[in-house]
Amino acid sequence: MEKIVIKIGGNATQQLTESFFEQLAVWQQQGKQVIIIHGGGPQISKWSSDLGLTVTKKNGIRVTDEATLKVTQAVLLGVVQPALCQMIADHGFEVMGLNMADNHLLEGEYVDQPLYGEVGQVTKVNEEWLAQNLHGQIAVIAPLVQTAHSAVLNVNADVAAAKIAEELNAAELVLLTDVPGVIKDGNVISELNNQMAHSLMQDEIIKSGMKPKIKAAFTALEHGVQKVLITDNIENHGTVLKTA
Ligand SMILES: Nc1ncnc2c1ncn2[C@@H]1O[C@H](COP(=O)(O)OP(=O)(O)O)[C@@H](O)[C@H]1O
Ligand SMILES: CC(=O)N[C@@H](CCC(=O)OP(=O)(O)O)C(=O)O
Repeated sequence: MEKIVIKIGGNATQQLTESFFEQLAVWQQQGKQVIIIHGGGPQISKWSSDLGLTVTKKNGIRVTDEATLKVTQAVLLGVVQPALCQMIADHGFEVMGLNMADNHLLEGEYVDQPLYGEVGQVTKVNEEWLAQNLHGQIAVIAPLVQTAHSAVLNVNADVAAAKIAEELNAAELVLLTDVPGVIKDGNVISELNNQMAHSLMQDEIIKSGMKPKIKAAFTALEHGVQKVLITDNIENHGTVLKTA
């Protein structure tokens, strides 16, 4: 079954258009399995500062101490995911909200504990369990992993989605964000290759949260995902990433 992996950023979860749900229906009619990875960065930041925690990001990655990890887990699985599942269900789809611990769905390991704290990356996806249990339902997955020692780690949602797309051999990875694509001089770049991306990063035209997004997207492309699209609206062309 062909798989489409969609990453919906924390801002984008609050701005989904009817055309998004129409596209979901088209993919389902075509017999494609849709797997959604949701973000929640703005929501985690808001809850953290409301609770008196300092919000720190390095290279677009949240520095996650033990207290921030608890807030992250609570916000992703208790606030963002149920709201997104409800929206999808309200549009008539069958949906399954999932977390890392469901049958070892997402296993992972630390990225750089001294630098980022409780931040991880996905090392393994329980593809077999997904294949046997989704039965055409739309999967909605939070960007958290469980380590071999049962620790929960926070994962940048773009990085998680790209790795999941790679592990599941997805035909397409769509990164839905709050900008219409990669922007240079006020215009969306319609096609971007790795070399161009690197020079735009060096020139600080691609920065903040766009950096880990682009890096993860190219890694997915290089590992067999056929198409990666960055956009704010599934109807728009956005930026398509190319291998060469
Ligand atoms: N060249 C660029 N083009 C577009 N957005 C960029 C660029 N460089 C940095 N950004 C920033 O990247 C943000 C999108 O990444 P991020 O905040 O991580 O969003 P999301 O939560 O959807 O993953 C944009 O809102 C913008 O502020
Ligand atoms: C390690 C890390 O940075 N994790 C992210 C996970 C959520 C996320 O990536 O959400 P957006 O896609 O909305 O930015 C965070 O804590 O913000």
